[in-house]
Amino acid sequence: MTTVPFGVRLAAAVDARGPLCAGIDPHPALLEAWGLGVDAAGVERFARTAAEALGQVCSVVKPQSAFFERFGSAGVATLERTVADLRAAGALVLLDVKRGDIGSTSQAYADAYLDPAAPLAVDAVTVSPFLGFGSLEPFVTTARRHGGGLFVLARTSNPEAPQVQAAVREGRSVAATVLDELRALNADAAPHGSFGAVVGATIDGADAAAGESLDIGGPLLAPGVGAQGGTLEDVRRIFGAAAPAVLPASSREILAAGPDVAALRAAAVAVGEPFRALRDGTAPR
Ligand SMILES: O=c1ccn([C@@H]2O[C@H](COP(=O)(O)O)[C@@H](O)[C@H]2O)c(=O)[nH]1
Repeated sequence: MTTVPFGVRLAAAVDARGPLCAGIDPHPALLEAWGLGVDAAGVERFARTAAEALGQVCSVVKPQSAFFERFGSAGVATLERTVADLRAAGALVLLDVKRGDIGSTSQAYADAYLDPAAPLAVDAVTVSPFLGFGSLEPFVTTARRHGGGLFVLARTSNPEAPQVQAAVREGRSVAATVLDELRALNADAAPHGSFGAVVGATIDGADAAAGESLDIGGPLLAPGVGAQGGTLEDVRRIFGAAAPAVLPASSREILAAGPDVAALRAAAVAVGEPFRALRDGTAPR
């Protein structure tokens, strides 16, 4: 059987449904706002309602693993069912789990998420390069083998990030080095490479501009839209010519519209539509 690379599958999904990556983050405050318990049963109801709403309209849905893991095996079982619901509805699943370790441990994590035979198999995962980009090699090899994708942290949306990510070594920032490595991984598959970068929709683009080309031949996940303050204008300013590669990511802003399925779906469409226009070059300036 031919394995279709993640980058190719993503491009087709974005053409069909637009670039929005909606998050499923069962925050305690959201569980309460939806009238649910802050417990495993509440997370089950929350996540599967969100999956029912978002799985049919979004190209990519990003469950945040931490909010499931905090309820132990019951939470992880819910995550498995949520992933299955989303994939059955036609969405690509990006599991936000920010893994990264060394050698055989990285391989075990890669197998856990990117081997289609694993209980928690997804289309792509977020990974951390801060043990050295080379430590991600097992993820890269496993993703290539199974047609999976990676989103590597480069310029994250949190205000503490520049302390590490903007640090300069041999004239290159850490983030620039990560982006260089991703460009090299995508070289044979650009513009539909399977190896993406995480670049927040909240960053100071001027800082990042110095030597950090966002033209990596693969997707750019831009979390921070909505609750963290990131806007369409920020995405235009930060990403410039690379805007067509951006997957704007938003969780709380959309989830706050629940628990009504139609309202959740409408919120995702309303948040996503201006970004689809930006990608297509039809957004008003
Ligand atoms: O740089 C990053 C990387 C990941 N995230 C994750 O995205 C969502 C954001 O949720 P909002 O409710 O839209 O703020 C969350 O799961 C983060 O862990 C990020 O925010 N920034």
